[in-house]
Amino acid sequence: MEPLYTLHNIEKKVGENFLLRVEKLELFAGGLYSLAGPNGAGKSTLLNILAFLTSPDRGELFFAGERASWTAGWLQHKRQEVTLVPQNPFLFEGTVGNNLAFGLKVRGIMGRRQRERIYAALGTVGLEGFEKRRARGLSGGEIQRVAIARALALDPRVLLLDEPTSNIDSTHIMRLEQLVPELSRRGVTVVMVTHDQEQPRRMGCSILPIQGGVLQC
Ligand SMILES: Nc1ncnc2c1ncn2[C@@H]1O[C@H](COP(=O)(O)OP(=O)(O)OP(=O)(O)O)[C@@H](O)[C@H]1O
Repeated sequence: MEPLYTLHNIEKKVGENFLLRVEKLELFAGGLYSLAGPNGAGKSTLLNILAFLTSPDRGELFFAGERASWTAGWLQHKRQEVTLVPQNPFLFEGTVGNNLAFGLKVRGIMGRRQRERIYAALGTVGLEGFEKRRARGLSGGEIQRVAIARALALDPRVLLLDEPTSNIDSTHIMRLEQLVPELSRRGVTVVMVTHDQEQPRRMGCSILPIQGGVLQC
């Protein structure tokens, strides 16, 4: 099987002192991966490259057999296939439903289909009935779960999760630990960052160790 992502000799300088280096990385469709490393290792930087939000300074990235060109047209298309849930997700003012609807509208999903997707995604993260709640009044854990629901509603080909359970209570962590492997079984490629050393094992993730900006595989 051909990899979904292939990275070769990638380098990305961040600030004055940090250099991310990925000699070779292959990620396969439906794979479940955990990026593991200490604070400042470069995990979020690598996720941003995989999400096509940051372009590398050097090296090559292939996605679905196509070389990333990083041009505006290419990015617009590819960013619709990949969804990143950042460490500190931003919800805009308005309702939870509005927040979930935004990306669906961009993809032309409107009306009943849109409502069904929003309903299902909120249900998946245990936030049934939250559509009309104001986003600004939510707790940290609820914000994180809305952000995950917002990503799920888009039905992405690749889901990138940056510490998705850092604010979530144990009941909902268990739920997410069941959901994410299920998504990968359905063919979604998932890369997640976690500081819980046991979580990748519980979820059956392949570990991608990273230290001092260097991916060790
Ligand atoms: N905007 C920036 N300007 C300067 N340095 C930055 C910037 N963003 C990140 N860095 C530095 O780049 C390095 C890698 O950061 P990154 O966020 O990728 O690490 P991480 O492994 O995700 O860390 P954490 O586990 O703390 O979230 C860190 O040393 C960080 O201080």
